[in-house]
Amino acid sequence: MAIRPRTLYEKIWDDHVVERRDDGTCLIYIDRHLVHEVTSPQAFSGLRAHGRAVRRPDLTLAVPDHNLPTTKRRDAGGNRVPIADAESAAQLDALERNTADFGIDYIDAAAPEQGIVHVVGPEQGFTLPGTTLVCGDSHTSAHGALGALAFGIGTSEVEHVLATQTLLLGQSKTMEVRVDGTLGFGVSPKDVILAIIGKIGAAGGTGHVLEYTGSIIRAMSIEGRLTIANMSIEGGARAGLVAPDETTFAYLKGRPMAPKGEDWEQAVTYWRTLPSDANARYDALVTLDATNIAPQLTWGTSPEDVVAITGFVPDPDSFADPAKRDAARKSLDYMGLTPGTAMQDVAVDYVFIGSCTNSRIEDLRAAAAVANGRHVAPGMHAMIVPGSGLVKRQAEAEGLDRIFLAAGFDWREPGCSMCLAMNPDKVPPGKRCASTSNRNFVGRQGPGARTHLVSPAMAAAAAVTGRLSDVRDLMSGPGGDSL
Ligand SMILES: CC(C)[C@H](C(=O)O)[C@@H](O)C(=O)O
Ligand code: SF4
Repeated sequence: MAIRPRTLYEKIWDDHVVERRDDGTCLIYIDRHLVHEVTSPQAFSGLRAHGRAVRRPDLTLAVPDHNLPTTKRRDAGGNRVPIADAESAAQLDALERNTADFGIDYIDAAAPEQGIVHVVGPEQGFTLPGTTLVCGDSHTSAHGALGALAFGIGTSEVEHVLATQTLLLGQSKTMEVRVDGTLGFGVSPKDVILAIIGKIGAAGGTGHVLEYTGSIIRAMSIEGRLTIANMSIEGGARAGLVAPDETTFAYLKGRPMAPKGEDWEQAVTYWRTLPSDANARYDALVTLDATNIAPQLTWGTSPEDVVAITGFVPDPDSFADPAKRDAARKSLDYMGLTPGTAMQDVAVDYVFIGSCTNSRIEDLRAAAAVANGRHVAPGMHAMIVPGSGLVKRQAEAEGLDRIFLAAGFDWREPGCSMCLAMNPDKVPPGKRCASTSNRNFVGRQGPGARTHLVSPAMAAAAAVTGRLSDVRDLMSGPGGDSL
């Protein structure tokens, strides 16, 4: 019998079906469950109320990230610094208590491995190709960079996975997102994913699992692939996948939670079977030739509001769709922007380099290359928030912290920080921030805060010039240095 060619998504799905229901939904086995403080308290309360245990605490890993201040976690005497905000403190205490009571591995706030849940998973080798991985968090899509079928779930599903290690799911459609060409100087994975979302729209991937393919994705590091897969959700998709390859295996080998010895060999043998078959069918195809794209950024309050740094604030009347026209008008009003303004003429007050999109070592290196020998513009507040304690330590070993500090950047402890206003790091009302995060929604970085999504190099360029700037102008040409 001929075997039907299958996509990576279909292979992972088929390998995890516990039971097929008559209505077409399937009970899917979940291999990995990441937990953070915001979406787990009610799930644990539910378990307690029903007298249930966690079925596989060994497949569950918890780490606090959203509510943690990014200031020092221990005082000079080595004692944990208490958290001032009562609600955050309660949520963090609850995570610590719940993980202790249910026997779940917990990376505490002051541990060297602490970090944003989506940075920690890959870094620890908890995230593996071919696994199903969930977390009560929409940016779980990031883990798809390693070839894991990874997606965000709600709190009641968190409880379901804790109790049963399964989820009842409907199968998604598949969309191939093929990125070919060569990336120009100063153009990064963040620019690629912004360009993709600009093209398909914030709802473009609805009902689909994306698979990123093409020469640019193949040539990209795991860090870059994580940036791309992370924002799949901003294109409306449930998840985003990159087929595992030699880059993936090299990244994972030797990570603390990755398989070892004979188990490693067996795992790699299986992982090699996962890439989509040559003639597998996707339900949709999107292509992007990245050869001539300029660094990208957002002008509005949706991640689809994308423009090149060489471009201009759009005129709402230029949109054919009346709903989009209306939304653009509201966005520009909130963002305090006038149609026709050159993006590079827009002054910036804050810069945030961090978040699960862009807080890994390569992101910090790219920002440091721009910061090196320059200084943050007068009146600018620019902060760098490494994605994990391990990223922070590596950056310090490479001397990046000294570059940032000499340039006047604030060098912080790991966490979600200014990506969302759930901790003390906020952008004040009416202030404008160039941010390497993934959401530019109204109020996202604080009530009234204005966000422009950019790459780490572009964020650093904004920090040193005081306005949205084309990093290519700063880094090339006479007297320029390379990225
Ligand atoms: C707080 C959490 C549930 C939320 C998410 O689901 O993504 C946050 O991480 C975000 O980025 O908006
Ligand atoms: S860094 Fe931002 S996007 Fe990522 S998990 Fe934290 S809040 Fe969500």
